Amino acid sequence: MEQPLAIRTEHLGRVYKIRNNRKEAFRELTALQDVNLEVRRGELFGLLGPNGAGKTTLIKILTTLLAPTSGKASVAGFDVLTQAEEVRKRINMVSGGETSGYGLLTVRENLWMFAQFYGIESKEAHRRIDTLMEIVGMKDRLNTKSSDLSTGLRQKMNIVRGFLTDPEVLFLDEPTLGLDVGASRDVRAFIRRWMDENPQRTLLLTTHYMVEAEELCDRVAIINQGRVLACDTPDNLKRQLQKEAIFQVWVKCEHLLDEQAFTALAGLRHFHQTFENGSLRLELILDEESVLTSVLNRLVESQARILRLEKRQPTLEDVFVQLVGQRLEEVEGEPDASAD
Ligand SMILES: Nc1ncnc2c1ncn2[C@@H]1O[C@H](COP(=O)(O)OP(=O)(O)OP(=O)(O)O)[C@@H](O)[C@H]1O
Repeated sequence: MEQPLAIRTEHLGRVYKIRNNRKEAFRELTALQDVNLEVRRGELFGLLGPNGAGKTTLIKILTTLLAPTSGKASVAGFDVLTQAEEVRKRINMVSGGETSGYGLLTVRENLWMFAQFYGIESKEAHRRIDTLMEIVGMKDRLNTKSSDLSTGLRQKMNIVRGFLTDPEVLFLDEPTLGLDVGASRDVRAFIRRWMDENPQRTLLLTTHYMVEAEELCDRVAIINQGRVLACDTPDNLKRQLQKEAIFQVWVKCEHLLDEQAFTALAGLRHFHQTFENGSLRLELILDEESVLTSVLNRLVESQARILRLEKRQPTLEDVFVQLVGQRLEEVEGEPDASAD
């Protein structure tokens, strides 16, 4: 018999009601809209989007912490609303930056306590704790009070807590948030290893780091303002941009260029400029390579001296720009739409 999908959402939506200051009136904020996703067993699936895109809201619905306001969702074949108990037995969740655990307890005591919540037999719990802590390189910290751990190590302990119960579906919300490069790399390697060990395991992670999505995920859904804009493997997403030509140009120029003079050029899809080590770096997405001539002419007219020109392969960031019209960090720079 065919196994049910690990995760399925149908026209899923969530609207938050926000009370206006000192007034009885509410206003509505749509955090998720018509989300249709299917995640197969064995997939490492990524939700990629800027702050406020709706990623946490979706994870909260799938982990039964929040009810949807429209549509349906199921996890491991069970409805998140009507069969929440069945869902909970089969999942676990870790959020980046969470302060879970009791500071006064040691790492081992904390992890053992969580294992008990899931009914894991004590000896087996200790065995799993030893194995997982060895893998993340923290075996020497088992008897350290968790309040004495650095942020990075506490995060690793939290991640181990998620894997400890060997869930059918594991949800990781921004697992490498705030971690340094080395710790992030360790966490990513650990995630991949856990997935490779058992083809039945499913993992959904949210991230706003392009590299993370690109390096780890079998498939990625790009989400912005509560909507899924695209969903495919990183390679297929990037293949959508095969026709376009992507260039980086470094120019000598003391000031930012007049953006409109460039965006008015026919065939220039995206123009972004940043100062970098004393020169101006331009990122260009062109409909086709021939458009480059008019961009270079415009640079000469603007009296910008061209220092270097580089053509590069499309990245997920380029796919995001193509779909949203802005880079991820530009979208994140905008004020939060929900702020009163
Ligand atoms: N409890 C809440 N009440 C009102 N609005 C909320 C609530 N939780 C989230 N929102 C709003 O819903 C939208 C989606 O938020 P959500 O946290 O799901 O996004 P996200 O993609 O996870 O972003 P982040 O990475 O910043 O957590 C945002 O505009 C946010 O301000």
